[in-house]
Amino acid sequence: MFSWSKRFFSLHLEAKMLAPHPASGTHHRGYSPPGLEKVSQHLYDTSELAKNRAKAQDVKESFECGREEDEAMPNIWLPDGVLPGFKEAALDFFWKCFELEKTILRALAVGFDLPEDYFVKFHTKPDNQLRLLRYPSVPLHALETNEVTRIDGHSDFGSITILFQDEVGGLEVEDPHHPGTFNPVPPIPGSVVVNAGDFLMRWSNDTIRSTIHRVRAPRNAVVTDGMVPERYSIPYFCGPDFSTVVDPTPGTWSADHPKRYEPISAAAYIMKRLAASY
Ligand SMILES: O=C(O)CCC(=O)C(=O)O
Ligand SMILES: [Fe+2]
Repeated sequence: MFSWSKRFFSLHLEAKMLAPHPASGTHHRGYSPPGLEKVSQHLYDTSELAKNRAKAQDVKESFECGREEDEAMPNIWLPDGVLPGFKEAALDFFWKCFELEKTILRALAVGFDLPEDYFVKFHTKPDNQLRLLRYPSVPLHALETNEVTRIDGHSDFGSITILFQDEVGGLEVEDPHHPGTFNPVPPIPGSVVVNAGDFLMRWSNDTIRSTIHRVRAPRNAVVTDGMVPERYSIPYFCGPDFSTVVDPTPGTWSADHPKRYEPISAAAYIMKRLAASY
């Protein structure tokens, strides 16, 4: 998939723009050129969002797709003949990742002493999103001073995210016990990173927190002429079926340790956060 991703992003901008991400973040499909998406952490007010965007642009480009038969969020592909084989490879990878997701969700349920299919039964469609990401090469200085950002601190808003990263590094995760302290998540060949998302945090009543993460300059950056190399990553966002209502699971709350979250509609929460990103 990384080699398809490189081939996709090597196309001319005009070719990539033949599969443009719509103006609204709530139809999260297709190609986003650098600067279009800006993640935020629970900012929803229009003027706050504008201020956040004005601080620094995220210098990344991305391509998003989901399952082919999703009517609420249809895929946006390149026209036939531009990069033949790309669509098939992306869909094939999408379904492979879904198998891995189910294995992880079963393991989580076992860990919570719940029936093995407890989480899997809310992840059937699946309402997931495969994202290809490229962070172009940028001056180390600009990244260190936050003049440009690769991706700002945020939590993912699904259940879990399965994340594949190349060897460049730069991913960091906030220590939940020391807010503001970020630790590197160095690439380990042959491994995947699994991020807990906001729904897993709610389901588990904070037993598993959704991690705030970001991408900065790699700590051991191989810098050539002051430039940090480009970076590729592939997050696969696993979300509950949009019709799900997420409520803390039995066993994670009691009379002395009450539920910290009200039940919430998966679709409503996801749409609210997507809308704030574009
Ligand atoms: O590129 C990465 O490693 C992280 C990407 C990410 O956090 C996201 O797209 O939500
Ligand atoms: Fe993320």
